[in-house]
Amino acid sequence: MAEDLWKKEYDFAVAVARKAGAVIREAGEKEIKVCTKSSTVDLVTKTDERVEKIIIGSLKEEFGEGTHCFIGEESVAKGEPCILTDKPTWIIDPVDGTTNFVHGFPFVAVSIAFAVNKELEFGVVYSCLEDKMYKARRGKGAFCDDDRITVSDVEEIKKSIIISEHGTDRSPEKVKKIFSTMQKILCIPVHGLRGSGTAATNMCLVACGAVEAFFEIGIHCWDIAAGAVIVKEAGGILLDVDGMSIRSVNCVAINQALCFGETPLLKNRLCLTIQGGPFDLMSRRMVSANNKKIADRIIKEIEIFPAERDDAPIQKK
Ligand SMILES: O=P(O)(O)O[C@H]1[C@H](O)[C@@H](O)[C@H](O)[C@H](O)[C@@H]1O
Ligand SMILES: [Mg+2]
Repeated sequence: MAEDLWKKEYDFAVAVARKAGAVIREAGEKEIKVCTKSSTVDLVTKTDERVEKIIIGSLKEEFGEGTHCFIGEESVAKGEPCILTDKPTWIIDPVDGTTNFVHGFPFVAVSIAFAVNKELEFGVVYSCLEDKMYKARRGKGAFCDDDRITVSDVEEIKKSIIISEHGTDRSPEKVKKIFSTMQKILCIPVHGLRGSGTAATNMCLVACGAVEAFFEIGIHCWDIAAGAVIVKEAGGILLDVDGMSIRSVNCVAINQALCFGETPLLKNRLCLTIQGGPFDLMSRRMVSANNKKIADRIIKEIEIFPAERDDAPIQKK
């Protein structure tokens, strides 16, 4: 029946996420296997790889290798393609919050999403140390365990808590922009800034109304795909951080350039409303929020820096 389309896959994803979470909870193997290029600190452990193998192995066994595609964080790290096609595609982060996992900081999530015709059909985020199963199917609402969840109804940015992360890139110019953005948002002022260390969990915190928004530049599709469905189904909004390039325009300069002179009406600096662009899973830039007003207010403060798309062609060596 049409309304139960992908139900089997969804139920299976919930079960696999629970199984993967148990493996993470019980894992003794927290040793860092890969850490860093010179300007990044991006931890990977054997558990990340093991859990991804378990998840993809189970999915292949259940649904067959030929018809379904897989984008997994560790597989992509080993050179598998990261391209979303129209085929049914699983998007997997086996351990979201690997740094937390290594240090015993209590937010670690398994994130599994499923897309068909490039549209996300469902998302499952299992916050495995808290034992909370966040899940949502397109058009069917969002849940934490058996409870329906909805975003917060706060509309005033000054009454909000905002989450962001500093990511893995440690190049000074990027870190400067990230902290400058955080400073500007903090000083709006908002009630607080937070960060759990996992994008997937951060999005679930938006979805259940604990915070008003989460934004980050530099995340990957596997960090946010499942959370995107959950936020949307909880009544929230997803945007790219950069939809409109006109940030502020000096009308005097424009008028002079067009030989209109300086009319009093256009004498002042005109700040156009800055809006986010449409959410793009592969763009590595995202704002998730309870509503558009909060999202747009945050986007106004974000200092954008380049992040190569997840689906960018792989450079030939
Ligand atoms: O690499 P994992 O899967 O742990 O995920 C990332 C987080 O999800 C980001 O929010 C966070 O900012 C970091 O980029 C972190 O690496
Ligand atoms: Mg991740």
